[in-house]
Amino acid sequence: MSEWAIAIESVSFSWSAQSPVLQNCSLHVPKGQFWMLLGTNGSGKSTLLKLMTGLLAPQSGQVNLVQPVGFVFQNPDHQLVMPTVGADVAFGLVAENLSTAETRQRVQEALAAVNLLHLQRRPIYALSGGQKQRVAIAGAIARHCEVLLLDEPTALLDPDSQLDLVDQVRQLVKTRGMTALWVTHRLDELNYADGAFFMEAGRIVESGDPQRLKQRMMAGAVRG
Ligand SMILES: Nc1ncnc2c1ncn2[C@@H]1O[C@H](COP(=O)(O)OP(=O)(O)OP(=O)(O)O)[C@@H](O)[C@H]1O
Repeated sequence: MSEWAIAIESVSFSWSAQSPVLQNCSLHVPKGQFWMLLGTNGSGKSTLLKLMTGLLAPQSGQVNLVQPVGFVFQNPDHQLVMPTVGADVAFGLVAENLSTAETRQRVQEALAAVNLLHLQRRPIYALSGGQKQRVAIAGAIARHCEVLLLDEPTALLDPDSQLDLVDQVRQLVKTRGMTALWVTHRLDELNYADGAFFMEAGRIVESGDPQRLKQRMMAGAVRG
């Protein structure tokens, strides 16, 4: 069995024939780790995540992820579809044909993992942005996702909720053995990562120690 939860090998993808977005892009995330993906605007980060979810297929190369995979969007209002917290987490389990008792148990366990069990009956509209992101993460936990992909999940959050969320995901990775890949532009989030990638023009140009990347970005050696 591979040591990687996410293995992207020489992937190329173009939205149109004139402009390749990903060019021989490779990236590997070890199992049970929390890695971040940074890069210049338009370098292809969101496109790469869409390939990982299977929403897009690469024109060449290989995309391999340990399944099941959960996805958290930048804007939770594009993701949460049911009226209440508990109903939304349960909705993600419909395809699994579980008994009512099993569904209830999975929902409660997932909400407890993100410290939201007390809000199970609350309407989604009455949640803060950070709470909504936790509901989206609970949906992935309820489905027993091994891999969590998060595309700028803190972009709409205030600084306190931002750091609460990144800390929560780090704890989930460390306590549950999940693997997470988190796209961000925010350098302070790198303090929570096990490793980081930097993307430029459709390729990973740096990878490894997040503190080293942070220092290089702060010094202007690479620009995000
Ligand atoms: N649906 C689409 N149709 C056509 N082109 C697209 C589409 N989505 C993205 N692109 C183009 O692909 C390139 C990479 O975009 P992508 O959103 O993957 O970059 P990104 O690194 O996530 O950017 P940002 O940091 O600004 O969010 C850009 O040139 C963008 O205009």
